[in-house]
Amino acid sequence: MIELMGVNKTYNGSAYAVKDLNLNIRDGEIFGFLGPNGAGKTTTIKMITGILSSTDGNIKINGIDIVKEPLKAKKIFGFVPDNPDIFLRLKGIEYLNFMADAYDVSAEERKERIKNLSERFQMEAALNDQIQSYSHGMRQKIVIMGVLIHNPEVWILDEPMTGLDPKSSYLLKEMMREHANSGKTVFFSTHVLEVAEKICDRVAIINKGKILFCGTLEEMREHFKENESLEKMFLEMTENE
Ligand SMILES: Nc1ncnc2c1ncn2[C@@H]1O[C@H](COP(=O)(O)OP(=O)(O)OP(=O)(O)O)[C@@H](O)[C@H]1O
Repeated sequence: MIELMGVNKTYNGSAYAVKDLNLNIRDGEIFGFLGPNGAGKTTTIKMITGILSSTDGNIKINGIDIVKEPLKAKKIFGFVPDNPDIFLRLKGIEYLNFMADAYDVSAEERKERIKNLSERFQMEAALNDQIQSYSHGMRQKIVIMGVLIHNPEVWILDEPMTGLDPKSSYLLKEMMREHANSGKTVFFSTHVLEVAEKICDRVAIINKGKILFCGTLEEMREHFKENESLEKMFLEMTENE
């Protein structure tokens, strides 16, 4: 579960990047955070994960406040950032072991998870190569694998499908569904309406830092019928794809 209560963010006292954010992302659901470029998605995700501090408001992950108890909160979630260009000089396997060390994953567990994840993502043959030799999609995959190695309860993913080929994208969506079905939480951002439509139980739509809508896809369709400006915004978003 992720809770955002009255969260605001301004960068250097300028205009609000996000304003009065109230969200409750429940256990057992895939929650899509949807909005066009510059809407405030990454800012929000960075605040949830403790990378940025909010200007005001509170954020809790499974009841743990990310500002008051950052270490405890960080053990609960796994975060896939929007830019997978990290630790380029490490080999894939070294990166996975680094992540497993960071989260105290036992030798037995990590062996099993590395095997399982590299098979599923078809990365076995690449694990002994340096990450800098990987394609964008492979980098994205190794980051996802590194995040999942400690089997976090809450998954937070920023634009996770970007750069993935259709097969890997399908696999990730399947894994997100399995995770949510096991009663855990999946929160991800996208600016692609179709991705959200396919896999989300609920979505929030953010634009210019404000939540315009939060609910199920069915409710979203109903809402669209009555709200031309929202539909227009969506058309603009999808046309830009
Ligand atoms: N470091 C920063 N300093 C000042 N303003 C920033 C900074 N980072 C983001 N912003 C501003 O905050 C607003 C929200 O940006 P954010 O990156 O959260 O959007 P986004 O929804 O993730 O966009 P995208 O889909 O393009 O990644 C934008 O107006 C952006 O210009």
